Amino acid sequence: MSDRPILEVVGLTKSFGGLTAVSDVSLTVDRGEILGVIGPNGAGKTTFFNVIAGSMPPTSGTVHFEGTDCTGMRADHMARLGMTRTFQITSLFPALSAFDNVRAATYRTKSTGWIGSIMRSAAYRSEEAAVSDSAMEALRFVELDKRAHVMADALSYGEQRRLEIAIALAAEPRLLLLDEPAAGMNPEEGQRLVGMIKKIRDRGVSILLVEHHMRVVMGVCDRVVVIDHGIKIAEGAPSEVVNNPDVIRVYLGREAVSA
Ligand SMILES: Nc1ncnc2c1ncn2[C@@H]1O[C@H](COP(=O)(O)OP(=O)(O)OP(=O)(O)O)[C@@H](O)[C@H]1O
Repeated sequence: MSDRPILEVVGLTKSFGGLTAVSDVSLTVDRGEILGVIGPNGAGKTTFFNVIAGSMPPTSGTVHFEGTDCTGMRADHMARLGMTRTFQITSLFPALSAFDNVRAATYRTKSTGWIGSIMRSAAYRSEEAAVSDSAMEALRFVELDKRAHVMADALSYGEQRRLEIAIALAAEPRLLLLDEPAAGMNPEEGQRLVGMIKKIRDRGVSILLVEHHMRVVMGVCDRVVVIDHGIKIAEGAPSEVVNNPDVIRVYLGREAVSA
């Protein structure tokens, strides 16, 4: 297997009219690594994440996944390549069960297409069985298998967030992009999430995590990139980053004060 980073972002810039939300940010995610991107409110984390994940095109810069240029590529195409994302705000179908939510999302990435589904061909039937298997496996992984047939809107908030991760995992990615997975979680749910993220990595999935919660980032990441006003101001191991004076000034100082 190649030593090349699984994700290479070079000189990423995103402007909205006169406002540059992300300015010339470069980073890499190594295979098997959990990389965190942090920054204070309005730093540009969500914009950075959305550009990488294919939700909006960059103004300039490139994104390569396993050496393939996927700059500006649609999220469903990226999923087929092996990179999937979660959403900060829930994107679930409320009136479908947890199981059907995972299945519905998986069809978008593993599909023989509409002709196969209309003809109910052998390929379609075996694909259906494979989709159901990977959906249940993903639910088991996030400890929701016993809640598989509960409607999404009847799940607790923490369970819904875990279901989002199951949806991304069911596509069997090699790189998982997590958008503020701990948002709105209580400390106990946050701890459970940390364990789950480590388990995902132990299965061989590399992870890019954009997160506001310092405890989650410090507890789970191998390396951290700090963004402020759209600019990368620091990068290193969590223990280095927490002692970086620029980081303390723009981010940790506020967190420490409010902790
Ligand atoms: N679609 C948009 N149009 C115009 N400005 C935008 C748009 N999206 C984001 N911005 C601006 O870009 C800057 C960065 O916003 P972004 O949401 O990426 O930051 P963030 O670090 O994710 O913040 P938070 O932690 O509060 O979610 C902000 O000034 C924001 O107002």
